[in-house]
Amino acid sequence: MSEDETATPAPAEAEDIPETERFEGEYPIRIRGLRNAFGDQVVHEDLDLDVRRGEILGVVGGSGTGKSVLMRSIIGLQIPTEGTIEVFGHDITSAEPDEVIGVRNRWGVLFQGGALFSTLTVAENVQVPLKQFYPELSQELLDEIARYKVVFTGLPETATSKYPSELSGGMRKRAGLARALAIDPELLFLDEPTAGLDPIGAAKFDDLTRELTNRLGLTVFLITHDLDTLYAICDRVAVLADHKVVAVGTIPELLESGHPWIEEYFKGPRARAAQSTKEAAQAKGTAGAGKHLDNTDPQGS
Ligand SMILES: Nc1ncnc2c1ncn2[C@@H]1O[C@H](COP(=O)(O)OP(=O)(O)OP(=O)(O)O)[C@@H](O)[C@H]1O
Repeated sequence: MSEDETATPAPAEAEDIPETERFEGEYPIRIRGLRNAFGDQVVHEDLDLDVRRGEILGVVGGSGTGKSVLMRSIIGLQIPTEGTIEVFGHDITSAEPDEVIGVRNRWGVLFQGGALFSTLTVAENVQVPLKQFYPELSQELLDEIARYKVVFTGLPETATSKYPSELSGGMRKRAGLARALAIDPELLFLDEPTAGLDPIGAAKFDDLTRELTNRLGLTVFLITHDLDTLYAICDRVAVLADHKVVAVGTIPELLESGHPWIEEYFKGPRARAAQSTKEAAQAKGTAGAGKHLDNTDPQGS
């Protein structure tokens, strides 16, 4: 287990989970010449992207530009028509099934809306990937790990026995995050994690993402429409337009690209408001500046 010592103490037997060697290369994800199409509709054409180890990469683009399809391609749920996608150095588009499993157990995914199984409790949801990849774990250990992950994402321990329908939207996101972190991934995919949250809940979730990323040494691929999230926690941002990644960099770097969508998106009134929020937070040394916050969320905000 890789959580640092300041976190809730890890379950005693958790070291029973076999360790995989951590990826030490510079780019956990490398995509070259990606093409995705549905019939005549081309979504991606000649798309290249490198994701750096340890960064939070925000992925933005207009509606329908293929952000979710890109994420699904990387995690093997969408077979591209052309191109290569290397994850931890393995080309998952041509890898043998065994090789793919060895890569899949090193990432976690928070789908839009949390995508929890409604008939399972939070603890049982968190245990789904554990049972899938580590079927040898005892029920006692599964319960302990689930409890640990739930508390780690700022939920009260009592949430473990609740069903998704008994949770607020913010709590469901945290439960989804607990499940995404269940197998101690190195790579985390977040698809619009703050969608549907009120601004306070969204800011808390951003801070939680930043804090966990720092603590666990994660690399994060984060699809979002939320300008506050981009300004507050993303190290770089990749912009999808015209079927490809038209620019990737820090927000000031993107602003130099001159691409019309980027100009409109990052120079509009909402972007200015997001930047002011970030500057105010930095001045106070609090939320949105990636500093430590109390992320516990008993109210589910
Ligand atoms: N399984 C599918 N079959 C056919 N078309 C699909 C499929 N999945 C996605 N598409 C199409 O691919 C395009 C890109 O979809 P995608 O969901 O990746 O967009 P997005 O950038 O994530 O959009 P949004 O920001 O609105 O969530 C859309 O036009 C969508 O209708």
